[in-house]
Amino acid sequence: MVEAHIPHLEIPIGRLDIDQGSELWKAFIPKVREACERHGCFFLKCDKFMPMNLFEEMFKALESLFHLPEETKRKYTNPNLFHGYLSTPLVSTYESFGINGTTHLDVAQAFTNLMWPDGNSNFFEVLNTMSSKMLELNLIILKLIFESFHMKNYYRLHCENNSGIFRMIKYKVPASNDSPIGLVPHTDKNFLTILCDNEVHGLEILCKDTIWAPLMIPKGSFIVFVGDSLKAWSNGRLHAVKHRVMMREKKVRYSCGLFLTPKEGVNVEVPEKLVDEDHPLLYKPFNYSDFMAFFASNYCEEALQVYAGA
Ligand SMILES: O=C(O)CCC(=O)C(=O)O
Ligand SMILES: [Fe+2]
Repeated sequence: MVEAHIPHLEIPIGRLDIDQGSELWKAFIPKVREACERHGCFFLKCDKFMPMNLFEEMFKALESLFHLPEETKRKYTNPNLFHGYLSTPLVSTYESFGINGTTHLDVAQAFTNLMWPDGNSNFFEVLNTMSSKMLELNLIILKLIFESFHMKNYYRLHCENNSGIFRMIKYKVPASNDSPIGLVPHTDKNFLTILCDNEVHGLEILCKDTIWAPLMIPKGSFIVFVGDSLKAWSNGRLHAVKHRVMMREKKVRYSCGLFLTPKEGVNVEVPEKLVDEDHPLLYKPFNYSDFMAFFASNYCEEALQVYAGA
């Protein structure tokens, strides 16, 4: 198997909130744009903003979370689609928590107290810190993408006060006679995903429509994926790459991702500027929650095209 060659990008400065108009940031924008057009994903490194021990603490925290008894984990319910505690008999290796709002202290605290009624301040702290930093990174990359189209105003429309979903995932080692599938092939449906793992590899992307290539996320880095909603917004200019998880290593895999979704009540719609003779309109405007509801009841790999294709 050949490993996928996708760009390794590095956040140019340690503090994300300062001088975003600087030459360093300006030089970074076309790299992000090119990676999103050509590959639909890239590795992102940001050592100064994401200390290595935070990753280590996070994966320790995930181990203790998934170690809790099944009935405790089931206490976390959430009415939103694909949120809450999910463990499906269809893919027996997979379980996950999808939580919105962990960047707010009260939400992170409530979740921690539900799992550990006697408290677990370590878990609470790492959950809140990691998800907040990943949200900040996700937002800055999305902002740069809108800027690369000279459409900064879409950032305000889609991203302000948007905290996305934090997903924590465990993949068990499959029994030797079981399929190695951990997560079925899919494109992410949201705008932009940023994800890291505990260095137990398994993530693969589909290259040239035919070849599945492993992606080894470097230690202390993230993978960033363009989702279907951003592909649709860009009128197909950005690529949403298909990916899956195959559990070929005989080790438990943990990953966590911050999935930035379109804001409730704001439709995903191609800006007029992105439609012309060479780029006819490819997608009709859609509401993200309706798209998710469609996807939940009509699972297919080409859901965006089927649901919103013009
Ligand atoms: O766990 C991973 O590495 C991938 C997860 C993923 O693709 C997803 O949750 O959409
Ligand atoms: Fe995904």
